Amino acid sequence: MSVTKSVCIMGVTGSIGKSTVDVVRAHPDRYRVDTVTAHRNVAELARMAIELDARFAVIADPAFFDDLKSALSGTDIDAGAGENALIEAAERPCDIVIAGIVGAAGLRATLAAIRRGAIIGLANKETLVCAGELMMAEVRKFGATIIPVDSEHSAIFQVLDRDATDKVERILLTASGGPFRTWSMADMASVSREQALAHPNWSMGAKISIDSATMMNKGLELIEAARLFPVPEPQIEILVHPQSVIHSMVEYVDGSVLAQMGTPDMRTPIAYALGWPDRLELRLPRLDFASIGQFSFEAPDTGRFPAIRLAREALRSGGSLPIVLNAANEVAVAAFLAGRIGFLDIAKSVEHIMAAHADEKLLDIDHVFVIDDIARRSAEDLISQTAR
Ligand SMILES: NC(=O)C1=CN([C@@H]2O[C@H](COP(=O)(O)OP(=O)(O)OC[C@H]3O[C@@H](n4cnc5c(N)ncnc54)[C@H](OP(=O)(O)O)[C@@H]3O)[C@@H](O)[C@H]2O)C=CC1
Ligand SMILES: CC(=O)[C@@H](O)[C@H](O)COP(=O)(O)O
Ligand SMILES: [Mn+2]
Repeated sequence: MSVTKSVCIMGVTGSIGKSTVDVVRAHPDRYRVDTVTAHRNVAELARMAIELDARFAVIADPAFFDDLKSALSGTDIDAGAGENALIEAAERPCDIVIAGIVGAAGLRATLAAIRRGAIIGLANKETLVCAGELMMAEVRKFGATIIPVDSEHSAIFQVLDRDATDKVERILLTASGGPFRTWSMADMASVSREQALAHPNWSMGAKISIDSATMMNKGLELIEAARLFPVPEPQIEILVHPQSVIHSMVEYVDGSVLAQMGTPDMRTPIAYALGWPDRLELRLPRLDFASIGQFSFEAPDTGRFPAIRLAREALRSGGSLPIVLNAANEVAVAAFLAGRIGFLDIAKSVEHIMAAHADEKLLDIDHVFVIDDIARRSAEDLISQTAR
């Protein structure tokens, strides 16, 4: 007989959050949602908290606290607001925390969960990009467990022999190539927000969809993989696989290549993280290899997609540059989504802000926030000067 586990879903109103709710709902005997959080979508947060019979609901933007309290009045769900309440949510003794906040905004809460030794299903890759080494040191210190939710990292986690990481020759991190995989620079210069949001295979939140279109997502994932797995950076290769069926592969010294495959549906890696070390039954459509017909592969084009090159440079710096890459990218993606800059300006802005930064050795988490803040302000200034 299985024991019911309590779940904290950070970012419940988002794409990862909603997929997590779907998986939890498919296993009501095994999971109970204790805590849910969102940023500003207070109506949806309250609706989901009530429907899931949660104990604690947190809205990150304190301006919505009164709205949350009134939406939850008459229930016995506690309401919280602001950064401290997010941390309180992460510190509750839930059996598993799904880190589904987007951006570096998720860092403090994820760190709070790590410091209570939690099991964390980590989707929020930006936190590992910004503070991965410091976070992994805290993971070791506090005995926390990180199960990657990002599809590629879940794949690698599933096929990596953790007792023989010295026998790994390469990690092959697969990329769809995004909606503009075959487009010229001239055509990419004038793409619309809607075109950039239309990922060919995955249904995701806006920020990661734009990251996939610039291929910055793969750059962030390269850094994420280097933080999560003890495999040196030159041995992590990016491979374009437009079908998004092979979610990544690990090649060993004997030439064997182990791949994890599945339909492009985030409920599969989320279920893996929730169920780990067990596997949950998930009644989703299965891969139909005969109708897929063919898999194809290409080398990434870092000329048209410079974000991959920038991320590798940032990773190689060994210090603060990944924080700058991430912060400038978050600001530039928001500016593109707001119609302030063009699509190609996203990577150009990141490159410009990175070039102006002298890499520093990271001292502690507060240092991460200082660099993040400076980089965001520089990116804002740059975009304000160049905005169309
Ligand atoms: N979507 C996907 O399939 C995948 C996502 N990921 C990663 O997972 C993370 C979440 O992505 P996704 O679900 O697509 O994103 P969404 O934009 O769909 O959802 C983001 C969630 O985070 C909340 N949020 C946003 N800003 C803040 C903030 N400043 N403080 C607290 N909460 C905040 C949002 O609340 P509100 O609704 O109120 O704005 C929402 O609940 C990202 O790091 C992404 O890279 C990784 C692999 C796949
Ligand atoms: C579902 C997931 O994990 C995304 O990160 C996905 O990988 C995005 O697709 P790209 O390969 O186009 O970046
Ligand atoms: Mn991914």
